[in-house]
Amino acid sequence: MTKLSVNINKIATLRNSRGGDVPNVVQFAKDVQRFGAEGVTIHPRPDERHIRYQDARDLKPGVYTEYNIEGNPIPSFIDLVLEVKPTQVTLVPDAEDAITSNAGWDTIKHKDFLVDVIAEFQSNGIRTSIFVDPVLNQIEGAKATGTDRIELYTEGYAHQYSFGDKDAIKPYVESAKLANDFGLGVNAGHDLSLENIKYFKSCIPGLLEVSIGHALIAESLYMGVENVIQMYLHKLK
Ligand SMILES: CC(=O)[C@@H](O)[C@H](O)COP(=O)(O)O
Ligand SMILES: NCC(=O)COP(=O)(O)O
Repeated sequence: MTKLSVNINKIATLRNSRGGDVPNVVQFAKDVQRFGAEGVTIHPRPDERHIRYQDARDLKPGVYTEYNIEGNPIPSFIDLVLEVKPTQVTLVPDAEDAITSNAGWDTIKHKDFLVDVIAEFQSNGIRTSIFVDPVLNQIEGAKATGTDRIELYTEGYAHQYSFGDKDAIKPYVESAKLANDFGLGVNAGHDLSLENIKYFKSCIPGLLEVSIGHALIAESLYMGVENVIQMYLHKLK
């Protein structure tokens, strides 16, 4: 069983573009769970350009499924996660100026740092996951950090799949198998979509969770727009 965790960053982006509270991210999180989502993911960035640290706090009472907070474990992020106590924290090595996440951890180079941060979260009852590229020595490195899970960075797969390259799945399958052998849980995310998710799921052994935001929100716009236009036309009659 693979859980779907909906990343609601884009809802905050839309809200922030007008400065008010529409759409309301807490209500949106409640609604996606009502519609069947098995988790809610947020990825607050230091510039708070989309989801804000205060949103992370406000969301806590309304997320009754899995609450996953992703981000670079800078001191303010660590403090936030320890305060909110989500189900899971996913550590992502974001550069401050990155438009979006664009690489996994070098789990070998940053082993000592990751060991310490992961131990701190785990001792506070928070499950840990670390964002990694599908590279076998990085999975070995992840095992050595003591993390509970890894999140496979799927941008490369999604990009190649869009050109019909199904072989792009191969490093992900090998990485997931190794993680399974090590007893590491396997999550995945980034640019997963209605187009590429079924094949990914069918190939990856032991896929526990996918977090999906950008494509899911874009697809929802397309699938909802026909209905909403009809509703406006009806009211304007
Ligand atoms: C780690 C990951 O792939 C996602 O959390 C993604 O980075 C979402 O962040 P943005 O919404 O800022 O693109
Ligand atoms: N961890 C990946 C995530 O939360 C969503 O990534 P994306 O679907 O917005 O690319």
